[in-house]
Amino acid sequence: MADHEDPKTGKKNKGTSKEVCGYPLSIFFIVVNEFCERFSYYGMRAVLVLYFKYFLRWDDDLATSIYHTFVALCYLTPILGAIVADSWLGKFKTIIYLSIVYAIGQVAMAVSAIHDITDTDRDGTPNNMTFHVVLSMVGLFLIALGTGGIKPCVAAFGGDQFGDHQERQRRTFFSVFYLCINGGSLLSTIITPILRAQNCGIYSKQKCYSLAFGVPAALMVVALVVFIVGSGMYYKAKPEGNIMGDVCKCIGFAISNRYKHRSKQYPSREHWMDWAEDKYDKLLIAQIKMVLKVLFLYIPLPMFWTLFDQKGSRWTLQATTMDGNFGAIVIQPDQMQTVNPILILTLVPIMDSVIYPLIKKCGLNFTPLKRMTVGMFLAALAFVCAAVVQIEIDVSRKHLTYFNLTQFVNGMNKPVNVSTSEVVFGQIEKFHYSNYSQIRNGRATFFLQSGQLSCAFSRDFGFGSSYTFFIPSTLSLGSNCQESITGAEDIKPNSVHMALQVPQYFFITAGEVMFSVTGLEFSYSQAPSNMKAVLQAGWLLTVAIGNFIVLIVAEVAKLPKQWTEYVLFASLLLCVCIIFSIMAYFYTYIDPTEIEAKFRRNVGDDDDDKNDKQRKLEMEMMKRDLDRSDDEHYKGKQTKM
Ligand SMILES: C[C@H](N)C(=O)N[C@@H](CCCCN)C(=O)O
Repeated sequence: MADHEDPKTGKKNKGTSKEVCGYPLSIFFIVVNEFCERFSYYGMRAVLVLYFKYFLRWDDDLATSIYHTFVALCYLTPILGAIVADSWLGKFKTIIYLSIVYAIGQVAMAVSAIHDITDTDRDGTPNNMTFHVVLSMVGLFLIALGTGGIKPCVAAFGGDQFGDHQERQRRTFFSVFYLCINGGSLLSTIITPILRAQNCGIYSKQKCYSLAFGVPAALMVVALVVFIVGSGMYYKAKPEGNIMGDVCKCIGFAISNRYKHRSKQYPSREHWMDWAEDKYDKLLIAQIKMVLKVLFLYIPLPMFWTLFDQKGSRWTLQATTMDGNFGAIVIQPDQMQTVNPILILTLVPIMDSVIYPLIKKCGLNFTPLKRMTVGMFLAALAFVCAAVVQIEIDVSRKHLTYFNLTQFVNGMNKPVNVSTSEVVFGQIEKFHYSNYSQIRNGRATFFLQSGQLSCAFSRDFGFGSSYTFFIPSTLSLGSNCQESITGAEDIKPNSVHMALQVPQYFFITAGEVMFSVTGLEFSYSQAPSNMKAVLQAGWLLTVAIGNFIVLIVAEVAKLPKQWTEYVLFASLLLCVCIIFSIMAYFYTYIDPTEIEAKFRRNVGDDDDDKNDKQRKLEMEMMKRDLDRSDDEHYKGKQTKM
């Protein structure tokens, strides 16, 4: 579809999509697609660490490492997606193809979690674990490729649907887009843990990870279908060329040219990028300088994500050792992650409409970089809270599971069958005991059957408790099992309540609002018009590096106590926060549009009768605007930190 120019205003109106209340109808499909895709991603991610631990039977460290490797991959692939979209397929086709890859990955995960496939002896546990591990790793790789690849395309594709006369609507679209991300995440982190906690299976009942992965897979198919249905209405911009490649080539040329002219006989240039002037356009060089300034500022940022993304790993594992009984409802450990999107949906409007205006009213200039610094500080504080909670847990208990384990000792002179509505203990021979089996939290009823004898008894189970029940030799037809069967508490239930995790979730989410939401906006505002995607990819790369840092620190430090690891992460972020605040102090905000316009105007002046000397002088002045942070020319517009 071509751009249509409004004859009165001369502004571009993209596409022929119908408008509803001033919005192109096509964005409805993009917003629904994002909601379903984020549901799919966060739903799968919510139960992932528990799948590793309880289905694949990995230990906490391996589960955490693979979890963060996966998240890191998800944020490395946006670069790939951006390159493919910009230089080859265009955003529309890239989204379609990579969404198919993504959906296949989700289906592979769901299949990998069906224990019956390899449960040849039908005892409820897979017999060929290699099959499940390999299939789930292939699935995760495809998901990372898909979700990361489409990440830089979908939001930008949505932005493309608006014409120049729809600036206000485009801004609203981005807000709604962010709400959809968190709406999808909120719903899925409530639903998938509930599905996981169900028992399912053909031959034997086990926790239903296949359903918990299957529903996100279905949602990804829905996301793809919705996106395709909107196909006829989209404005599809042609690929603009590989801007990331051009940037790399230009930087490479500047470095090699500088090296070639290293001898003192060549006059030095104001900025090392100026060495690219012999071959590249001055505007491109100026734009790269703007990008490099921001990228330099990104160096400390990965540390924030190192802490932030541990919500899904260490914090979820921490919740498995806590009591999730909230009276009317019982919260699953992985459902605690729901607190994040709930707080996001409440905090973003509060910050925007109350806190920030209030700070402004007090005469304080709370600039984006100051907000990001405070965000980092809050994340460090969240980890101090996590450490305190961990100490509390360590003091109160000595085991590390949230399941209730139960075993029976048969004191009778004949075999007995024991079962609940969900778990079969099987036949226990005379004077023998059963294996431990997992029982749901809350009240469970056990059915005993031995020849003519048939009775039932019920008990309440707290999170993480373990019991041994004794079936007395005196049990006979007509006995009251509720009274006759006695139980010994091997391990006390978890006593530290999951509600204690709320403060750490509050601080990390308040940190996210200040850091992530502001950082995205900052990256967009400081990027030259044609390099916004480059900076977005750079921003997402900080998330990937942050997740690799979790692996490195956890591996190198190998701290025996979990709380000490939390304190270590908090201290590291605090140090990084101080370094970032110093770097931010020396950063000068720029207006890329204004700088670009000046360069363009100057090129236009070529046709005028301006003499070369004058033009050169102006060019030099603009370069200085970029190179020197204390430049007088922009002082009115620019603010420090
Ligand atoms: C759900 C979460 N609060 C959120 O808003 N996530 C965003 C940004 C993620 C940044 C790196 N973890 C999303 O796009 O999913």
